[in-house]
Amino acid sequence: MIIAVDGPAASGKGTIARALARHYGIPHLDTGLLYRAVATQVTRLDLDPAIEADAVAACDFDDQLLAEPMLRDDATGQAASIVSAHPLVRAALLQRQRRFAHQPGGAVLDGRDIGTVIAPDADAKLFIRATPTIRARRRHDELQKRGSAINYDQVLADIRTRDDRDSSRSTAPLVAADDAMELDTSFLSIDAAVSRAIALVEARVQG
Ligand SMILES: Nc1ncnc2c1ncn2[C@@H]1O[C@H](COP(=O)(O)OP(=O)(O)O)[C@@H](O)[C@H]1O
Ligand SMILES: Nc1ccn([C@@H]2O[C@H](COP(=O)(O)OP(=O)(O)O)[C@@H](O)[C@H]2O)c(=O)n1
Repeated sequence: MIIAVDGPAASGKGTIARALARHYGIPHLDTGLLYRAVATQVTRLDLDPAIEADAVAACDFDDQLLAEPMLRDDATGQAASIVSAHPLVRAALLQRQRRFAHQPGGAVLDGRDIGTVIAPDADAKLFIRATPTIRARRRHDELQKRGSAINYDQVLADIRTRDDRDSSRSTAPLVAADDAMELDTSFLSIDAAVSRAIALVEARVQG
């Protein structure tokens, strides 16, 4: 079974995707980490994320990079959103994600274009939403726990900038697939959001 989980920054898609993977006993891929790795490599090589050729040169990264805490920084998320708008960067990362999705037994992937581009054939597609201020509050709490001094207003501004950039790019924009099931987590606890997600997937695969 392939499950696609898409949505904007800090909507809770990673939390839900991990829980679905545990529930169904299948592997999970956080595809945002791939773009965050490219962004980190661009910075380390002193390249410009806005220049497509620079970003493409950073796509060939060592997988160890995926485990580095710096990938979770707010600034890395911003740079990831810049590199991810380049069509050649998306093309460079496409096969890896498709292979993961179509492995025997299935998989859960979360990102922005899983239901539309990576696995349009997914058995169940979820599009996770939450209001920008609630998402900023969650992400700010998360960054604070990791020792970041960034303030709430900056996190909210960065989330809005990223939402706009991710939604307006011409290649694989952030948009719900026509057959995606929408789940707004704004006023749901993590447990309630996960239960709802499992119920939606069950209804889709059994119905
Ligand atoms: N329903 C929820 N209620 C409260 N906090 C949540 C909820 N879902 C996720 N979170 C928290 O919000 C933060 C962002 O969630 P995450 O799943 O990483 O979002 P995304 O993958 O969409 O960026 C995490 O700290 C997570 O624990
Ligand atoms: N499938 C994906 C996943 C992420 N991305 C990009 O990578 C950035 C970081 O993604 P992420 O999922 O790690 O970010 P959060 O939602 O966790 O904040 C996003 O803002 C997108 O620009 C993408 O374009 N396509």
